[in-house]
Parts: sequence; C-alpha cells; structure tokens
Amino acid sequence: MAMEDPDKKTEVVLLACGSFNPITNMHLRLFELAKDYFDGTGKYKVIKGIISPVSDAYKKKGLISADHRVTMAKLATKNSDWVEVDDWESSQSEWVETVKVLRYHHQKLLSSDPTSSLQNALPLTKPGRKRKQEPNRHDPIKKKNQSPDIKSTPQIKLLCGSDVLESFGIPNLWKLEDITEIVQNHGLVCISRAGSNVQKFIYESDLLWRHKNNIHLVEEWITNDISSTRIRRALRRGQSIRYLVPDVVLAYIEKNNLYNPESEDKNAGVVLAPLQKYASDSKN
Ligand SMILES: Nc1ncnc2c1ncn2[C@@H]1O[C@H](COP(=O)(O)OP(=O)(O)OP(=O)(O)O)[C@@H](O)[C@H]1O
Ligand SMILES: NC(=O)c1ccc[n+]([C@@H]2O[C@H](COP(=O)(O)O)[C@@H](O)[C@H]2O)c1
Ligand SMILES: [Zn+2]
Repeated sequence: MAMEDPDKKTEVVLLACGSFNPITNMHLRLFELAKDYFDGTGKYKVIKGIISPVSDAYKKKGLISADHRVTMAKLATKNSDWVEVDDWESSQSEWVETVKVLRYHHQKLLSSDPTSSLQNALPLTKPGRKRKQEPNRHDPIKKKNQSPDIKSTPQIKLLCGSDVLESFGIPNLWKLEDITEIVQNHGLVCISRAGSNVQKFIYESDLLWRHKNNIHLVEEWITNDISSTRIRRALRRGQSIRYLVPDVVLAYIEKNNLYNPESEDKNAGVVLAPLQKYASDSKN
C-alpha cells in the first residue's frame, strides 16, 4: 500500500449561506469549528471560507438591506486571513437557491484553478501572477484520471447549523433534487449541539443516510446560543450586544440605526421566497 502523502490532502472551501441579519460572533465561530474539524481529520485542508448573505428577495421578516448586511459581514471578517464575504448572491434581483450558490462558487474555483483541464489548455502564466478569469466558462471536463501528483480542484462544502439541516424536512422549502445535489456533489458540514437530534434526522431520511459520508457533523462543545434574532431583539429593547458581535459591527449598527421596531416589520405577512416558489408545484 502506498504511504500517505501529506501533500495530497483534499482542499476544502467552506460556504455559509444565510441572512446574517446581522452577522454575529457565532457565525464566525462556525468557520473556526469547521476548520478545526477538517484539519483534524488529516485528510482535508480548509483553504477558504466564504460568507454569502442572502438577497433581499428572500423576503424574510425583519431582513434589512443586503448592502448593510454585506458591509457588516465584511467588517466582521476584516481580521480573518481565510474567511471572506461574497456579494454575488446578495446582488441578484431574485432569490437564488442555495444549490445554485454552491454551483456558482464551484465554477469560480474551477476557472481559477491552474490544474483544471481547461486551464491547462491555456498558455501557462508565471507563478504568482494572477490569471484573468474567463467569463461565461461552461462546465469544465471532470478531471478523473489526472496524474496523482496534481492536486484536484478544491471541494466546496455547505457550512450550516443544525437548524438549516433540519429545515430540509419542512414541506415546500427545499427541492429534493437540490438536497440531493448538495449532499452528493458537494457535501455538507453541520455544526450541532451535543445531544441535538441531527443524527436522528439523518437516520430517518433515506436520502441523507445514503450520503452520510458526505455529511460532516461537527459538535460544538463550547456552546453559544447567540442568534441574529436575539441580537435584533436586544437592540429593540435598548440592551447591550457588546461581545456578541464584533465591535466594528456594533459601531456600524449604532451609526446607521439599523435595527428598530420598523425594520423588524419588514416583509411582515410576506411569504418566504422558497415557499412562494415551491408551494404552487407542491404535490406531496
Ligand atoms: N448558534 C448557532 N449554532 C450553530 N449554527 C448557527 C448558530 N447560529 C447561526 N447558525 C448558522 O449560521 C447560518 C446563518 O444563519 P442565520 O443568518 O439564519 O443566523 P441566525 O443567527 O440563525 O439568525 P436568525 O436568528 O435570524 O435565524 C446558518 O447555517 C445557521 O444554522
Ligand atoms: N431551497 C433552498 O435552496 C433554500 C430553502 C430555504 C433556505 N435556503 C437558504 O438557507 C439560508 C437560511 O437562512 P435563514 O436561516 O436566515 O433563513 C438562506 O441562505 C437561504 O437562501 C435555501
Ligand atoms: Zn437562522
């Protein structure tokens, strides 16, 4: 048997989708927890984290403008050398299914990967030089049988909390084919609480069970119940949120008076975009 080559770890990019209304310290912790987990396996190496705030078209109650949410996420990650914010999803005029956000970032990785087959067909540029990205590149050919010393393209995995995984079971919220593509083609990293029932949820779903090798459950031992909802509630009540969000985010919220009873009323009574989209073709 061949010896383990430490250089042949699978590179992983973590993508977190959500409202980030506003981003909290817990959101930042998700990335650290997931990175420790993957690095600890010895098989994977996390090379990047991406925060992708949802667009205003998601229509969630209390969702303030994407501009502000993206700005806060950028402020919060200013000091991170591996987590970044991407505003592609938030700048779309319509709500984008999460699987499409994964596809978009996967494509982006492929087209900037110097080992990808299509890239190899292009003239080589000097190492260290950034190659211009090609727009409108179509699905590059899968690189199955390339020589073993060439690293494969990084995998992109969806990073989420157990509430998102469990929301797979809510009728008309997710398409089965989307869930399948996420767990089959990309993979899922779920941060869960000790004693949470994510394992049971997976056990009870034939689809998730079939792909459980591609679903990574990361236990959060230093539990932390911060949520954006609770942050907004505290702000409405004039209570402090210091040490729950980065200081720069707090300053930005105060300066722009972002959260108040009026902002919480946004989209009140409006149906969430995925429910609107899928309720009409519901047959189950
Ligand atoms: N305490 C937590 N533990 C694990 N995952 C979390 C936690 N808080 C948020 N997440 C995850 O962060 C991602 C973004 O979630 P989201 O923007 O909804 O934040 P949130 O704090 O849950 O906000 P809200 O209270 O408005 O639902 C989701 O994958 C969610 O599961
Ligand atoms: N069918 C889907 O692709 C689908 C359904 C529901 C939520 N989502 C995403 O999950 C995230 C959930 O965020 P919230 O927990 O803030 O509602 C958002 O990024 C949203 O776009 C995706
Ligand atoms: Zn949430």
